[in-house]
Amino acid sequence: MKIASSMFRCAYVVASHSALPPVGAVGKFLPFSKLIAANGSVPGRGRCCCSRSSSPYVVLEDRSYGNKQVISITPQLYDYILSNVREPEILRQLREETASMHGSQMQVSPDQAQLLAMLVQILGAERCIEVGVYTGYSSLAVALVLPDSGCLVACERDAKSLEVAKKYYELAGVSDKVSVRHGLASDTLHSLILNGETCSYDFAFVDAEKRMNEEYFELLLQLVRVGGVIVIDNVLWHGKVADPMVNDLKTISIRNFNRRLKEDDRISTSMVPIGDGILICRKR
Ligand SMILES: C[S@@+](CC[C@H](N)C(=O)[O-])C[C@H]1O[C@@H](n2cnc3c(N)ncnc32)[C@H](O)[C@@H]1O
Repeated sequence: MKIASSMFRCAYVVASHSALPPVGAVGKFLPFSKLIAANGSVPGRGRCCCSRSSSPYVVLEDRSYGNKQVISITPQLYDYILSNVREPEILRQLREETASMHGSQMQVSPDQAQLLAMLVQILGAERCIEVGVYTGYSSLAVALVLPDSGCLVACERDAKSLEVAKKYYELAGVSDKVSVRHGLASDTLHSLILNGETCSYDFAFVDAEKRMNEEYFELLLQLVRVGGVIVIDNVLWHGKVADPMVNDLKTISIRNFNRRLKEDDRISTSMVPIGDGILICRKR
């Protein structure tokens, strides 16, 4: 159950867009060595400030929020959060095997995986979809909490990482619950719709090509039932969405997607600053 939290030291806040990771980096964390400032402030901009440079909170300057203090996660605080995650042993093994693989920064963090599993349990979900499996960390976290009658459609285009995921589904004894779909996720989602499976899913998690989010979301909205939940990952995109100086295509697309979903009457939403930010959408 114990997490080697030092492996997860990360830079959570950066001081300027010039310190951000390269455009196209899809990582969940920045290495600790790239930490620029963990004080929650973006110099010269914004409505937030921090009372002390190393304080783990920011104070909203906008008086209409009543000087509200909100938490800003420092590396020390994030270590503490990780030390409080109950990570199943099989997930720990998968995480450690993935750590040496190309793209390992893509996998969701243990605290994120725990939240996904919690949402699935709160929903009493039986039928789930994941778009973007990689080596299977988030999908295994979901599959582990599904009932025996449950199923997870796991969409991934990369055969090599899918082999690792399948190995761990077997080791964890959940392979009967996981329907692995190798190929483009949009093709799989279209085929589920053509197969008459609209409104039959309880939960979906989207964590693949960010510029395809709009399409995945529209297809998944057809596939989940009323009251079902779609979770989108990386909606804060290393903070770049909030920085008007950053205008690469991926950032713009995530920013526009977030704005559109805020105005979408078909869902209720909650943006949660966990990992790289998730958007929880409940179908009305
Ligand atoms: C961020 S990773 C997923 C991480 C995973 N959720 C986890 O926690 O380990 C994104 C994955 O989406 C896959 N992907 C990207 N575009 C895709 C597409 N069009 N169809 C299927 N999979 C895709 C990539 O191959 C990659 O493995």
